[in-house]
Amino acid sequence: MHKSCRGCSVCNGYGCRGEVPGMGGKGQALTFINNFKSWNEIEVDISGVDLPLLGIAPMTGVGQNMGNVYPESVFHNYMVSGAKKAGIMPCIGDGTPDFKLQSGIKALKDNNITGTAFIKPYPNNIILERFKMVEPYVDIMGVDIDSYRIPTMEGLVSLEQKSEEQLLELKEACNKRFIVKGIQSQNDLELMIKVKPDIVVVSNHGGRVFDNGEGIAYRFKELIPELKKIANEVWVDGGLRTISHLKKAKALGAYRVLIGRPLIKATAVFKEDGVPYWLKQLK
Ligand SMILES: Cc1cc2nc3c(=O)[nH]c(=O)nc-3n(C[C@H](O)[C@H](O)[C@H](O)COP(=O)(O)O)c2cc1C
Repeated sequence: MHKSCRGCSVCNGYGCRGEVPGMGGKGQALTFINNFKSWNEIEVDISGVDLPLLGIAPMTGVGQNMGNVYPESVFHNYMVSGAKKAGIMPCIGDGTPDFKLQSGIKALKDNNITGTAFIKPYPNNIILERFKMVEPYVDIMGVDIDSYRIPTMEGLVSLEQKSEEQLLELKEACNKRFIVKGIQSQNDLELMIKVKPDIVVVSNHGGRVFDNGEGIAYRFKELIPELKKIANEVWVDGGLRTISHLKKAKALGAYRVLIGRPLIKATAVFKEDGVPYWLKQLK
């Protein structure tokens, strides 16, 4: 992965600055960098706090983003089997062409494990078709609402900023627990108060959608009191790398933390043992 992931000893956003497509954050990657910094800086009492539940963040586009380290389907299979071995939640993402989503579905099926699926914010009729595709293989499904302006999909498909009505239509059609990822602002909070998903993920897409955003730990601390009133579970991702980061997230109220890029790196090197390896070295 030398052309995409530089294998930095700490995955903090500097090594792959601006590389989207790639493994980095958009522009100067300040959102990615601020995410990592915010978990270091934020002051939270973690004495006596356990680790939160963990999951693999949804990540697709091996060819586009990860230097073709493995074919998409092989990569997803390693990630999902790694999650199964490590006992953490596998999440699958979405993208274009369709084989990105299909590879994630196949990995869940082949490993005989259920997970969570995040569909991109396409027009609702496409999302509803995709819900049908993933439904047999997941316990939780929904959408991310922040990738409508992600550079990797610009000009390829039409993605849109979701309205209250559109999200309510998706929630109504969802036969599993309904999840919404990409909550980061007061506007998003107001939208969630109206939609009331079962689960929300506070996330800025790992800094891949816009530059110079505030670190996610600060957004999380501000939003979680209200989010907890409307959702059964609040998850978070972005820049969480150490035991102390994970405990801070839990102490602030996270039910589950999703880990992104470090698990790609570990999987690229150790295949299906990558996710368990990363967790072992973390502890
Ligand atoms: C290469 C790559 C591909 C991604 N693909 C998706 C995706 O398909 N769907 C999605 O909701 N998020 C996607 N994300 C965002 C992650 O789910 C997650 O929000 C972010 O990477 C977490 O930050 P971290 O990598 O700093 O841990 C992707 C991130 C990366 C790095």
